Amino acid sequence: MPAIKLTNLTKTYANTSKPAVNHLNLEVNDGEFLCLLGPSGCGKTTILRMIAGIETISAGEITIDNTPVDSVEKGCFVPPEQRHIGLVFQSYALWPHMTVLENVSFGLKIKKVPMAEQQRRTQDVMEKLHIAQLASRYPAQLSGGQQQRVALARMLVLNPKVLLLDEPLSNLDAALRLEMRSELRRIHKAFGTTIIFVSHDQWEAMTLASTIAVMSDGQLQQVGPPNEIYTKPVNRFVAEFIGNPKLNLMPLHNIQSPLSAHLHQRFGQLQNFDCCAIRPEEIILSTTPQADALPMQISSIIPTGGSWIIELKNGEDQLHYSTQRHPQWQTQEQVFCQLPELALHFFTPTGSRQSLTKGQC
Ligand SMILES: Nc1ncnc2c1ncn2[C@@H]1O[C@H](COP(=O)(O)OP(=O)(O)OP(=O)(O)O)[C@@H](O)[C@H]1O
Repeated sequence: MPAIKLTNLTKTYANTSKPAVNHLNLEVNDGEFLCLLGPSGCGKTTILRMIAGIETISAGEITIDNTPVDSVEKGCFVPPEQRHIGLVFQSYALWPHMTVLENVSFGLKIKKVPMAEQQRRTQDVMEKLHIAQLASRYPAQLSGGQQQRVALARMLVLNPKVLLLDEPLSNLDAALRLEMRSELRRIHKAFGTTIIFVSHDQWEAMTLASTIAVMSDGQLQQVGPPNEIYTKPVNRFVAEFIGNPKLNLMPLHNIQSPLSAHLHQRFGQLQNFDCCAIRPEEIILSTTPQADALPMQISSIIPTGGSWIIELKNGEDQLHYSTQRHPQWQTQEQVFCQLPELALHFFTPTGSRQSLTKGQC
């Protein structure tokens, strides 16, 4: 049974004509850590706000544990406080005049939970988040990462069925972000909470989530485990959005292009396809000619700290190759470039990825 089910979910804000979220269907299973990933303005926050109940829906339905909480057809709307959902925003304002302990226990106090239980639950969650030793401090006396953990504790103490996190790490510096990522993974393991996490940082999504839902322009593009999204993108948008350095795109119908000629020579008629792509780490480079290898010249070698990006040129064609091994080549040197068939992605003019012979991958 999915913890959350979104069916044909649509949101069109007042005074706008284009839906911010458009006929979205998504199931989030109990205990899943799902990341909504997509460029700015694609509708990620709007989805979280609708699940939390702080934004109404325009069409479709949201169910939590099989119970509709917002449905246009059924005319029902469950208010946010009855949805048992915790929402942590990018700016996680803590109560500045309350200590950490008071901040964390505040929600239980409001709910009139008996004092002994309040104390037990507050202590338990503070220990799990490693902030028990900070109990008597005020927010101004905490680091960004510690404040972040207090904000999470404040939500987790209420035992939410679902935790919604809207870019909660975006205010942190790189080192803290890394620390908080492992913290979030640990929290997810310790509490088993269903988490929906919004990010536009693909690296964050790939390293944290058990499932990624890629969005573009209010529409869901693909849902799956991170590795599947990376290796089997359903379309060109997903393929290009995921991956750093970016996917190499090779035009197939440019008579000036040696790459295009090379691919036609190997694969014959490619009139159904618009372009072909390969990830930078999938290219095989060698200094000696190989079967099915294309000569290219190294135009630059860029160290990126622990890995290298090598720019390759042949006429107007350009490819990026990436490696974690110290490159043995020099700039201007000629190398031979193999593009393994299994690593190639072929895209139709509408952008969907298809195999050469068997239709949709
Ligand atoms: N209250 C509102 N009224 C009208 N339009 C809105 C409102 N809130 C958001 N939008 C529009 O809806 C679209 C989706 O916005 P949303 O904030 O959900 O995107 P997002 O993917 O979370 O973006 P970001 O990554 O920048 O936070 C955008 O075009 C935005 O301008």
